[in-house]
Order: sequence, then C-alpha cells, then structure tokens
Amino acid sequence: MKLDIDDVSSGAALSRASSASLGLSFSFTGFTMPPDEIADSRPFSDDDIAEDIEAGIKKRKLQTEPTLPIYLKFTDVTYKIILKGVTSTLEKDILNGITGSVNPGEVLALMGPSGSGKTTLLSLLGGRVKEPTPGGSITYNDQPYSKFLKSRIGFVTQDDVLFPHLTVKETLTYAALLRLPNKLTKEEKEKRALDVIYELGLERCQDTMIGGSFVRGVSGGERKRVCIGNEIIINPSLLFLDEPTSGLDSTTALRIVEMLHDIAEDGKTVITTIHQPSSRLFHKFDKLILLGKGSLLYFGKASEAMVYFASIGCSPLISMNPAEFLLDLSKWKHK
Ligand SMILES: Nc1ncnc2c1ncn2[C@@H]1O[C@H](COP(=O)(O)OP(=O)(O)OP(=O)(O)O)[C@@H](O)[C@H]1O
Repeated sequence: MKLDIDDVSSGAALSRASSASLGLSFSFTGFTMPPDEIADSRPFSDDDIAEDIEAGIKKRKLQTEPTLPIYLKFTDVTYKIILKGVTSTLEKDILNGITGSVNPGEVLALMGPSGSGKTTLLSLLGGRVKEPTPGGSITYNDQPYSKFLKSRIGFVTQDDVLFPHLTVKETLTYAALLRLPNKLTKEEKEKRALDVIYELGLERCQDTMIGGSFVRGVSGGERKRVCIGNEIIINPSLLFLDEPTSGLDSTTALRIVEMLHDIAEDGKTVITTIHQPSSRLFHKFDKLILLGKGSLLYFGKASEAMVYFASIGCSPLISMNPAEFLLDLSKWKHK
C-alpha cells in the first residue's frame, strides 16, 4: 500500500477513499497495474495432487481444458437505484466510486458491514445487474461485458437452491449434463462431475442425499462445496461467491477459502464477499476491498490493510482479529 498523492492524480492510483466521519480524508494507491500479459494458464497434469485437509486424503486436481485467464478491473463504479413511493420518488446511492482489480490466480474478498453494498458490487462485477445501468467502468481483459463472458462466469449465490432428494453425485452429474457444451460426450460430462467431486473432496459423501428441512443430508460445509462444484464444473474463468462461509464454523470456513485458493491457482479469478472472517481466514485472501456505506475504505493487499490504517492513525488499542477491527472501523464510517 502506497500513500502517494501524486500517483493518485497521475492516474497510477485508481482508488480513493474518504471518511468524513472518521475525521480523515485520505487517498491511496492500492494495487499494481496489470502485467503486460495476463499470466498464462497452465494445463492440468496428472501430477497435480493436493491434500484434502478435511478428509486427510490426497485429492485429484480437476482435469479440464486450460482456463481462459481473465483480468478484472473496475474503475469508479457507482450504482444508484430509484425508490418509487406513493407520493414521491427518491434516488438512493448504493455504491460510490469503487475502484479495484483482480488477476487470475488471486482471491479478492469484499468485506464490510451488512448493507454496505458487497452483494451489489459482486452482482455488478458478475454482470448480473443491467438496470439501472451502473456508472464507471468494469472491464474483463480490458473489454466490456459481453454475452461471451456469460459462459466464462460462475456465480455462487448466498441461497443456492439444490434438490434435497438428489445425492451429491447426482446433483453434480446433472449439472455437468445440463451445463457443459454439446461437443463433450455424456461419458466426458460424467467424468467431469466425478473430477469435481474429487477436486472438492466430496468423495466420502458422494452418495449422500443433499437433504433439506425435512430430509437429513450433507453437512453445511459439504453443501457449500456442492454449490461451488455446480459452478466450477463449467471451468469458469471468473468465479463469484456471495458469502460462501456464512453459517459455517471457523475451521470449515477456512477449508472453503483454502479450496477457493486451489481453484484460483488453476488460473481462475475468484471474488467473494465475506461476512466476519476469523483472523486465520482473513490472512488467506490476496486482495481486500473494505466497504462502508457504499464507499471504498480500502483496496489493496489484505496483508497490508492494517499497516495502511495504522499509517493514517487508525490502530486497535488491543491486539485483535484484523477483520474484526476493520469491520468496526467501517461500521464507524457506516454510522
Ligand atoms: N434493488 C434494491 N432496492 C432497494 N434497495 C436496495 C436494492 N439493492 C440494494 N439495496 C440496498 O443497498 C444496500 C446494499 O445492499 P447489499 O445487499 O449490496 O449489501 P450487503 O453489504 O451485501 O449486505 P449483507 O451483508 O447484509 O448481505 C442496502 O441498504 C440495500 O437495502
């Protein structure tokens, strides 16, 4: 994190944050510009075997065609909605001047208090909001959103709907049969579903029903992994996740985020909202966006966030979880 005002005006910096309620006004250069060439994706090899921490077993890496690397950049993104009442019409600012970027192979976390605009930003970046048109620019390898991107984007929503009576294997096999292109044979699609099961360490529960309110099924962590599996089955270049760790204990949440890292390592660009990460989990993210009431409070390396806030005079008085401190700080701004 650099605090170079000259860089800001020269355009090298694209992030700006101000906080009147913090009694501070500050600008920062939170990210490095993209490399000239986006990192080449590497094909998957049979040697790609990773350890599944939860199961304590070696798991196969997903064998797919190489992922098209996509560099996501967003500059000065604004979003307003019109609230139509019976007697009046109001305009409400949801996001103000949000700037950031994320490279293939990285995991970007969007953090902030409830209502700060995380899901809205995630949906905008994932091309899921068309109306009203957002302001600013969002580019994918320097190109605006196009129909082609739709097939390159995986989006795991907060309340993914799964069929309770299907098993894990059936769920992912149907997803493969329905979502993979026709050029793949049925056998190839079924193999992709099995590969995803191994990639996500779901082999022990592959024959367990998903379950729901009335049927006992897989655990919360396994359920989240199935939702992620439903999306990575198409080998997306960009993977968006809305609160993938909500409702999970800190150890299971950590496994999910470690899994996101494995997914990113395969050349994918991963963006996730996160609610209240533990200290261990916070340090797993490559980049961080901290939002407060729709404004950008921080964009940069997650590991440098505390140093940055210390540099502008905001440090915790006692040793505490950085995520907790940053959320407290953004809530303060939020008031
Ligand atoms: N279509 C809409 N109509 C009215 N208000 C909206 C709409 N979309 C978003 N908002 C408002 O915008 C703000 C940001 O919402 P958003 O869901 O993005 O927040 P969030 O940070 O993801 O919150 P949470 O952590 O609780 O999910 C909220 O105040 C929400 O009520």
